[in-house]
Amino acid sequence: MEVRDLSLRIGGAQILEDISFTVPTGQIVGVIGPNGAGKTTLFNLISGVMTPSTGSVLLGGREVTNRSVTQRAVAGLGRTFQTSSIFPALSVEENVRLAAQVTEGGAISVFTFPRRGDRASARARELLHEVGLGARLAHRAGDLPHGDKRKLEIAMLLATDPSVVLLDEPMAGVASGDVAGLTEVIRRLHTDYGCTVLMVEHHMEVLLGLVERVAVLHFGHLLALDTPEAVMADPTVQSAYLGEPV
Ligand SMILES: Nc1ncnc2c1ncn2[C@@H]1O[C@H](COP(=O)(O)OP(=O)(O)OP(=O)(O)O)[C@@H](O)[C@H]1O
Repeated sequence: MEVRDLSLRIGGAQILEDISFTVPTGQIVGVIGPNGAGKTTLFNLISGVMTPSTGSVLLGGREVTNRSVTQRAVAGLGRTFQTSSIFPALSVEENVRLAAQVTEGGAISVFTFPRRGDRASARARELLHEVGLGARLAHRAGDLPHGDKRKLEIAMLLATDPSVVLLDEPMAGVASGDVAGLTEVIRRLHTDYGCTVLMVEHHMEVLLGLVERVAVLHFGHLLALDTPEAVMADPTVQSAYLGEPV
């Protein structure tokens, strides 16, 4: 996944300016920056929710800048959002089955009853076991604790067979007791499923333990892109992101 000279101007405001970086296939890269730095906007540009003023987005070496969200999803891009995107009234299994139906190429319908043998249901159950929700298949999704909702979203994402995954603050609102389990699920996106991962995360301990490199955004600029150790030791990052040298 690559972005080249990506800029977004809205009215008189320069939201992002000349952002260029590459996430090599199979790598996991974090994005940090103070509130309002442009992290979610960057994800919106990469996923096609917003169109850049200038610059380009490439997936697997192919330019997708003018492609729709759906076309990018078909090209292998998956995304989770800061706020939950599950169907709360449906069961855990039904949520993943709907996502799997997209990949299986069949009609997407909550009105078809899951049958033991159908491929989308089998895939849903398999993925839910993988993310540790195997015992909660019949639970109403809206009743799950926050950490389990995030795991459910990751199972839904995996059901679409993504090659590049954008995770927007996966630890937001997750109880401290659930952080380790969810961290492991994210690690496996990368190690077991070979996904290329770009993740925004404010929980620094989690982020620095997971990622190979960190991109630092500050007022719409890319301030640094380096290993977690180098980024944390960078005085410019310290003063910009943490307020003062530590
Ligand atoms: N559609 C829009 N119109 C005008 N300004 C916008 C728009 N979208 C975002 N912004 C502004 O762009 C800046 C970057 O916002 P963005 O949500 O990307 O930041 P962020 O780094 O994700 O912040 P947070 O950590 O709080 O989620 C902010 O100043 C925001 O107010």
